Amino acid sequence: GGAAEATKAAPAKPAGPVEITFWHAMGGVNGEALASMVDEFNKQYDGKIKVKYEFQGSYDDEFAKIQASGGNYPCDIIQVYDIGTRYMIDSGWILPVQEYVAKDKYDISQIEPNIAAYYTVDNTLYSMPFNSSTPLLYYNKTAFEEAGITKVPTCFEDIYEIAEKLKIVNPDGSVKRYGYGMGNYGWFFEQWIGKMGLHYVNNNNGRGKDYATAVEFDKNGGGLQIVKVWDKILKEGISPYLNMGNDDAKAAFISGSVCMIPESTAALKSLLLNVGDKFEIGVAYFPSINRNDKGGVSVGGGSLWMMDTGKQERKDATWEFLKFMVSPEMQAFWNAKTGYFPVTVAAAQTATFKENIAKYPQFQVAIDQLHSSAPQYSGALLSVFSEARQIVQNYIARLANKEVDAQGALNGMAKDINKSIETYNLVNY
Ligand SMILES: O=P(O)(O)OC[C@H](O)CO
Repeated sequence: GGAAEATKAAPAKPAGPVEITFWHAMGGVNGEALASMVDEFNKQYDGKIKVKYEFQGSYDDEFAKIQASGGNYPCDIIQVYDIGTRYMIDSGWILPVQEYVAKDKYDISQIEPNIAAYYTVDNTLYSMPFNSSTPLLYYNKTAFEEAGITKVPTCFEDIYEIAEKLKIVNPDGSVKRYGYGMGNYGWFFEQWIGKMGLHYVNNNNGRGKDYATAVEFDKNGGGLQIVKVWDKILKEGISPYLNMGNDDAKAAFISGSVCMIPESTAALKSLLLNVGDKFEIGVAYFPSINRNDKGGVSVGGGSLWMMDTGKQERKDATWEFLKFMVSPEMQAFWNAKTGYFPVTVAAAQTATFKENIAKYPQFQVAIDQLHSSAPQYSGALLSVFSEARQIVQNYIARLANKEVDAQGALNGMAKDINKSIETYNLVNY
């Protein structure tokens, strides 16, 4: 009969679609946008590939899980934050996407050069850029206008001056509204080093011939200046309380009790949605520590890594998925729904992008800032970067608690991070 014959004649195909698992760390609005992109992929590849996405919590949580997996491949694709790059390369668990770029003759010039530069090590593109960000300064434009402030701050001197004008103190001395607020977030520390044109670690910021063996921010003067700014903000009551988390700072901004916050481009859409018409959101470049700092911001956010599972079919399917996620249409959608850059240059030509930017010019500021930052500020590579960020935050917290002074905090950071680099290098290199 026909059916039996057809079965016999059919090539040895798998029974169903190739299933691959995608670990990600996007919550809230950004998580919803990501989910709908994956759903769209699954629809287009119906019967051929099925991507199962699994939210793993924060970047830190997710990263700790993949570290703990010890190469057991719990997923085919993993989204990892910027600072996990060196670790992922060292792990031996991943396949550089460069292999597929070459095999598929994929035109890499489609990716924003600054963004590709971050994930390119030894002329090899290791992961697929996907959710790229930089830090910005968000401000309450309505409050600025009401206070007659027309200047947009570009450095901390400006911030101090403007914050003072925006601060409202109740008759009992308590503060009703702060001009500025800042979460204890090590990412900002990293970014300010770059903004000063300095390096976080030695050996060309970990991008030289040799691996980083120590931090450099304690020797180049950059770290101390940053810690001193943090210290001043605390001592002079410029920010509500120093040891608040980044999410607390965002909540305070949304409520109107803080008028300016540094935060990622990744928060743009969710801030716009949360603030609604309570006030107008202004967006400016990430402020520099000193007025004349001549550096740039570096690419933050995350990228997508292909795990080297040894399963050819699943790796091929992963590559199809990666290409889809960075296609111009998908990146325009992703940008408009989140605030992350479109990592693909051609996304700017899509109607989705053009309509969004016409409606919300704030999205353009982030893109301009990225373009005005040279790839040389593409940020440090450090195996223990995740731990290093935590150490920086620990000492900022201790500074807030007055357990250490600025110099003490800086010395502590450098000492603890150097120790952890040393231990890692001994074991791994
Ligand atoms: O909040 P994101 O995604 O912009 O990421 C910020 C930092 O780069 C994470 O390390």
